[in-house]
Amino acid sequence: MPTTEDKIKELEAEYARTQKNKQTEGHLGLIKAKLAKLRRELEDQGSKSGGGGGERGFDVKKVGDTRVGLVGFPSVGKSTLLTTLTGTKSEAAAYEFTTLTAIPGTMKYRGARIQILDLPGIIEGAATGKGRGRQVISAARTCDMIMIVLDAGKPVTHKFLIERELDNFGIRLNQKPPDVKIKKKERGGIDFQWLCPQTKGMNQDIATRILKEYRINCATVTFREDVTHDQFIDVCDGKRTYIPGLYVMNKIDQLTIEELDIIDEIPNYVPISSRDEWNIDELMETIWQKCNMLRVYTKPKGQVPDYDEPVVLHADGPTVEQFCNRIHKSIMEQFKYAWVWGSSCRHQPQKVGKDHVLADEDVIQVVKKV
Ligand SMILES: Nc1nc2c(ncn2[C@@H]2O[C@H](COP(=O)(O)OP(=O)(O)OP(=O)(O)O)[C@@H](O)[C@H]2O)c(=O)[nH]1
Ligand SMILES: [K+]
Ligand SMILES: [Mg+2]
Repeated sequence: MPTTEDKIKELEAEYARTQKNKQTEGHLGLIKAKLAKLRRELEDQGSKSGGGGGERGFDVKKVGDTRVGLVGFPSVGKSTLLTTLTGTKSEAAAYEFTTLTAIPGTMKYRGARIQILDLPGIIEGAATGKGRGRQVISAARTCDMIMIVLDAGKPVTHKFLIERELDNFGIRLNQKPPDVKIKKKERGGIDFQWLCPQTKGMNQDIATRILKEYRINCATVTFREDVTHDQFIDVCDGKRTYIPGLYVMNKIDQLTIEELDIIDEIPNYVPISSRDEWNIDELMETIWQKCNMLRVYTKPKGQVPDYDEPVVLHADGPTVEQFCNRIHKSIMEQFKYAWVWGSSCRHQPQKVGKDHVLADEDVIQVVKKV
């Protein structure tokens, strides 16, 4: 019997040899849906108890305010970078696969503790089970941000290869979940609500076929965004992980000035030398921004704010409620209102409710019910 891996290979080959045009669009969409389903099967097999050979993530406790994973081909300098950023020693050497497990370190920046996870190198085909790839990808999924580490001396295509490995296993870098909702129902077939013109090949026919592939036969499907087949498949799958990603171009000490100038122009790229510690400050600042972090200082009643120990949040527009939950789950039960000082307020201080959106360096004092 063909294994899931065999079926994936076969479909990938069929996809590759099918001409891409308007007539074949629907067929291609369906192949993609089938592929996505098989990859999901592989993933689910891998995450089941034991995973038949330790294919779950590495067992590293999540500590600190946020977690950043280092992903890349072997010997691009991930371990050297971990040591540079955190001071934690992770063995680095000129041979491939020096690192065999996840090594955590903590980088302190602006009062935040950022856990950096050094991971084994991955190779092409990692997602379909080569090397420790599946385990590395499982670990990457637990991160709040992924740093793709590239070797400046290697072809730029490596970037796409790594992205494809992550993508094949459901990790979407720098993307937002598509604004398409599938509401399943008991009977009545599929109703479509097209609230946005579709220009990327999505239509009722192909959408229905993709839904069938996922055994969704009765549902209301609402499109609020112009989406591709792939994005719609992601919605059907329902278990994609959307993570911010940052590209780090390491070993720039080996480039010429002219080559450096070119790299400097590419958005989302931070050129560094982890060996010679070049441009590490910019990298730290970019990590901070990519993680979408902000600091909130607490102020006990009648005392000055505690500026040494900010509460660090990473979310788009975090609310007072999210702040409270970050400190302790029980706080919201006693929450009455809060005083907030800072740029999120019109008055200093301002009395706010739990839905107030906080800004970087706000000061907050929570008033509890008596
Ligand atoms: N020239 C130069 N060499 C570097 C730099 N960073 C790392 N290296 C060298 O590259 C080699 C590999 O470094 P590692 O840190 O072991 O790379 P890795 O990505 O952790 O490798 P694996 O764990 O095997 O996947 C070592 O010989 C490092 O000294 C750099 O910025 N410049
Ligand atoms: K190495
Ligand atoms: Mg290493």
